[in-house]
Amino acid sequence: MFSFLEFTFIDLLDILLVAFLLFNVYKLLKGTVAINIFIGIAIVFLIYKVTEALHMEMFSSLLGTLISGGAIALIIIFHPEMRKFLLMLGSTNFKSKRNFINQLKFLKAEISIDVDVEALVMACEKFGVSRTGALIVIERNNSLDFLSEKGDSMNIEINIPILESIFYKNSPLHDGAIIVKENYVVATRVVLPLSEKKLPSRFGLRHRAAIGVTEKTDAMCLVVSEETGEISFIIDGAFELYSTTNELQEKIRMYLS
Ligand SMILES: Nc1ncnc2c1ncn2[C@@H]1O[C@H](COP(=O)(O)OP(=O)(O)OP(=O)(O)O)[C@@H](O)[C@H]1O
Repeated sequence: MFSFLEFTFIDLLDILLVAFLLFNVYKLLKGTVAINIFIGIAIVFLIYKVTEALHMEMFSSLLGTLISGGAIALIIIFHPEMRKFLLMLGSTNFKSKRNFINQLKFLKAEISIDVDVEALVMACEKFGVSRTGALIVIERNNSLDFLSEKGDSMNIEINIPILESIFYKNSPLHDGAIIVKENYVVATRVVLPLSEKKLPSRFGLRHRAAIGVTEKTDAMCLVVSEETGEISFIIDGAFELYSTTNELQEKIRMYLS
């Protein structure tokens, strides 16, 4: 009678896969209007499953028809999100040595991405003093090649003078974002996807772009405001606070390890 209580490895795998899928969908939709539609659909689906389990034939078949017919409508409504989701899945950089292990977390202490964090942060401090706007995207596990392709490809090892010459106001490379991969600037003049989140009016497109890219990938961003010279550290679609630039460096290193 209680055979349904048997729990096999396949059930565990099933739960983990559903959790992974739901988590990624939530991450992708968080802060957008589509999250409300997603929650609505999840509720309808849950009611359908409950009514089906309780053998409420008429109601469950009605909901079942609605859900199966609604699949096409969903594809139309969520077309941009689906595209981004598939892009995100497809662009996970499994080739990189650190990556797959990084996802499993348990060997974390032994792996790290070699980035000159000090140079990045010190350059940002200089930009802050001279009120030079800057937007630096640091790649982690998700490959950012799909973004780099939109900009000018480069392969320059990071150091302060290079960063200064890129973001120097009259430089032809200063507009848009740069992408940092391992210890190299791999692209400049990159146009990033903008977040649709409501932001305080003091933040312009540069910050909105940094939030946008960190919502859609696991990258982190350093943004220097042209108006205030303030350095923002953005990850997972949100501002991460820090009190000193040393702490900022530590945080970046931690996220890279
Ligand atoms: N989608 C984007 N991707 C990459 N860079 C962008 C994007 N949008 C804007 N930028 C960069 O931000 C610069 C400033 O844009 P804008 O004047 O709209 O914002 P801002 O008010 O100075 O931004 P913030 O206050 O966030 O620093 C642009 O010149 C460009 O270099």
